[in-house]
Amino acid sequence: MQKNAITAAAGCHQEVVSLDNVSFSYQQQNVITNLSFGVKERDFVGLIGTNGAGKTTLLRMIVGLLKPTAGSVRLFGEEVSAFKQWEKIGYVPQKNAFNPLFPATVREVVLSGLYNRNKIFRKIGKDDQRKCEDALQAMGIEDLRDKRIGQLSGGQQQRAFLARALINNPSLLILDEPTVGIDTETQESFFHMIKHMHQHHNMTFLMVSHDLDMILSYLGERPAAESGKLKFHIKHSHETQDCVENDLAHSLKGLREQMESGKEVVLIGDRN
Ligand SMILES: Nc1ncnc2c1ncn2[C@@H]1O[C@H](COP(=O)(O)OP(=O)(O)OP(=O)(O)O)[C@@H](O)[C@H]1O
Repeated sequence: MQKNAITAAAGCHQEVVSLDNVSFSYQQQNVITNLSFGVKERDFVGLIGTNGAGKTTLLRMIVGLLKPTAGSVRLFGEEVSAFKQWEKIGYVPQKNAFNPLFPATVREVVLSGLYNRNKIFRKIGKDDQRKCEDALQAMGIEDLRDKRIGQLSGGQQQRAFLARALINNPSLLILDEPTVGIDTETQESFFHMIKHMHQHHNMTFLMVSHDLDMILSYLGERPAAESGKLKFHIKHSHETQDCVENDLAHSLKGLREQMESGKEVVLIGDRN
C-alpha cells in the first residue's frame, strides 16, 4: 500500500504533453513558431488567444490530426506519430465541427468514443455497454440515451460529447471551446463540473476557452507561458492536491457518486 502510494507520487508530475520547438504553417501562413511547452500530469492548462491565434491548430497537432512543420509533439513521452494509447486521451473538438443532422443517438455517439484509431471496427460487448451507461450517468444524461443527438439542446449536446470523451476513462481531457453557444448559467455549471473532475478525479485538462473570467479566476491572472498570441494559464496539480492515488481516481462511478452525495451541485443546468 505504502509502496503503491510512493509509486503514484513519483509519477504524478510526469509530462503528458511535451511540445519541443514546434512550428506549424498552413501553406505559406506561419501559425505557430518555435513553441516549447509541457503539460504535467494533473495540471489544468487554459489556453487563450485572439481569433486565429492558432489554438485549435495546436490542439489538432497534439491529438495527431495535424503534423507539425517542425519540432516534436510527444504524448506520455512518445512521439504522437507512434502513440497508440488513444484511450488515455479524451478530445472534445469545437462544437461547430459537429453536423447536427448526423442521424445518431446519444448512446451511439457516446459509444463511438470507444473506436479509437487502432480499432476502427469493434464489436460492442457488455463491458462497453456498461462503460457507456457509466459515462451517461456521470454526465446525468442517461434519460437522453435514445434521443437523436441533433434534437438536444446545446448544453445537453456538450454533456453527450463529454460523456463520449470520458467513456475510456481518460487521464487527459482536451477541450476546444467547450461552452461556445451555451447560456451563462449552463457555462458556470459546466466549469464547476470540470473543476470538480480536476480536483477530485485527478484528470489533466488542456482547454481552449474565450471565457477569460473562468480561466483567470481558476488559473490565475498571469500566464505561465506565452508564444506569439497564445497564452497558457496553469494550475499545477501540486496546488490542488497531493499525488497520492486513491481508489476513486479516474472512476466515472465515483464521479457520479460524489456529484450526487456531495454538497456541490455540479450538473449542468440545461437538462430540458
Ligand atoms: N485548414 C486550414 N487551412 C488554411 N488555413 C487555416 C486552416 N485552419 C485554420 N487556418 C488559419 O490558421 C490560423 C489559426 O487558426 P486556428 O483555428 O488555429 O485559430 P484559433 O486560435 O483556434 O481561432 P478561434 O479563436 O477563432 O477559434 C487562422 O488564421 C486560420 O485562418
